[in-house]
Amino acid sequence: MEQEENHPGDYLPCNELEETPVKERCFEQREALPGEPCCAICGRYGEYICDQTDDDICSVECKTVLLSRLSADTKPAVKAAKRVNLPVCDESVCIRDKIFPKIPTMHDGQIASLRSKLDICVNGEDVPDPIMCFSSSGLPEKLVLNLESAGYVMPTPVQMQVIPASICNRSLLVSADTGSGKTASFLVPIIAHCSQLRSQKCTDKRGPLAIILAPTRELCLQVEEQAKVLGKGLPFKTALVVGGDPLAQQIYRIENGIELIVGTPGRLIDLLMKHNVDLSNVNVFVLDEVDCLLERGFRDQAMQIFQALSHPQVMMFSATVNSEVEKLSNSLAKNVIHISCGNPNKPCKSVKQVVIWVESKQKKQKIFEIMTSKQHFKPPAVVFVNSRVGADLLSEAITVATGLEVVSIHGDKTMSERRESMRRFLTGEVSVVVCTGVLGRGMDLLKVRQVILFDMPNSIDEYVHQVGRASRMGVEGMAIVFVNEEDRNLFRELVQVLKTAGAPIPRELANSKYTTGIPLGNGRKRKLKSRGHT
Ligand SMILES: Nc1ncnc2c1ncn2[C@@H]1O[C@H](COP(=O)(O)OP(=O)(O)OP(=O)(O)O)[C@@H](O)[C@H]1O
Repeated sequence: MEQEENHPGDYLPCNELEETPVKERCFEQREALPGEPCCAICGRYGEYICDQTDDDICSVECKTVLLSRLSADTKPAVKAAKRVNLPVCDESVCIRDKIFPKIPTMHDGQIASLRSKLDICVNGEDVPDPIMCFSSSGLPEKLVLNLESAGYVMPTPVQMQVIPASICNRSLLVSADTGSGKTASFLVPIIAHCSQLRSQKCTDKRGPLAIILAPTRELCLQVEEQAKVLGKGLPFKTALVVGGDPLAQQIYRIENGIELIVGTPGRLIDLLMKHNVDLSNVNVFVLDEVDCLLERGFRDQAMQIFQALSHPQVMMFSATVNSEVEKLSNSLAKNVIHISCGNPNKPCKSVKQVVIWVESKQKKQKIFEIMTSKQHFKPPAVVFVNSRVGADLLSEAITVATGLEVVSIHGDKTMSERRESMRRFLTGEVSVVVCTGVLGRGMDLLKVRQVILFDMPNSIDEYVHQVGRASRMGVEGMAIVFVNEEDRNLFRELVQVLKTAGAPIPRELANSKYTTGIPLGNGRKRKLKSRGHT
């Protein structure tokens, strides 16, 4: 996938911090973009945090209004929370043990049958039992209410197993289908942990307690947004650390006290090198899309950040996990529990894969035909291509040929262009987005039911992720995939994937010399028929 974070344009001059004066007046502040914090008074961009109340605010003016409103409030003072004295040893573990009561136990047979019904496989020592619901899991009441408000009535299978294991402070490697709820499975325990720690331990300075790394800016934005929704009303603040946004604002936010940093590796390293952030209290480290983050290009940066932490709990997630990632994960933490749910490493079952053999020169015509057919075009749709230039050219060509409004998103666009295009797509202003791999992983494009792989990605793992954008939480979707001889490197794996899913295989693909000799399910080679009848 596109690894944009090493792009030179992401880096800002070191003196940026000094050059940005604090905004005095509300009107000097710009409007908040989707996903950004909003001022508690006027709704503009909440660039700062009010040090007395922890609310997001846009300027000194709004802070003054906020404080004057609070002092006018006649509510009786809330009795200060009783301070708990903790032993000097591992505080976080002590707190977790105190706060999370033991989950009512099931006997071994019941647990095994529950796991097998839900397609949960676990591997490791003393794996905690799955939970059945959020409310009986010892989570803070406010967090359970936030989950309910977000429509999370029941935990998904991955959440059932990951939340209790994480609460028990275990390091995890989790592989589960695209769209199965992995994000909340790490956010819920992080929010519970951070907010409990803060409400019991009254420190003046609020340094980060957890870090989540993800490979793209859009994914970080989405994860941070979800963290805010689930952590609302709790002593839990977040900082987004991604390229393209001013570094100074990110530093300012961290300095004013946060619990969680969500960021891309490149920008986070940049920030840590230019600014002294106290990481000594970070005891949870999440690698979302771990296989991508441990690939060349990101691995060194991810490891550098990991090495700056002191023995954190490490939680790693992806829909595709291979043996190399498994090996690496065991080197990052001791006693790692491996959890797999559903059908990992394969496209999610709820996406119908329709593979069409199309020669490269015919691809544009084919996509125009699809997009002008009432029967075949099911907007909103995401179209994946392999190059940044290609994304721009194709989006323009679709508009010209079909009259549809289309946006393109890729690593050469500025962050504000990317935000604006995402906003237009997510709000339904435009019905098609043409993008590179930057939207291929992790993006929760809720209304999208159709993706078109105009270009095959360069690995089957990326294929699994891109196809997965067509379905969330088991809702049916469709992936239309263009292939031709140029994709021959993936033929064998693609045919396997299609066979497993029971999807039709185009004749040219099935008959290709690059497809022969595919092992059958039982590991034997396919029998070759006599010449001319393969
Ligand atoms: N317990 C739940 N109840 C209802 N909806 C949920 C629940 N958990 C998650 N969701 C919703 O399911 C959708 C998919 O979740 P999420 O994006 O976390 O999937 P994922 O497993 O991370 O997928 P991917 O591998 O594609 O990143 C989201 O819209 C999320 O809000």
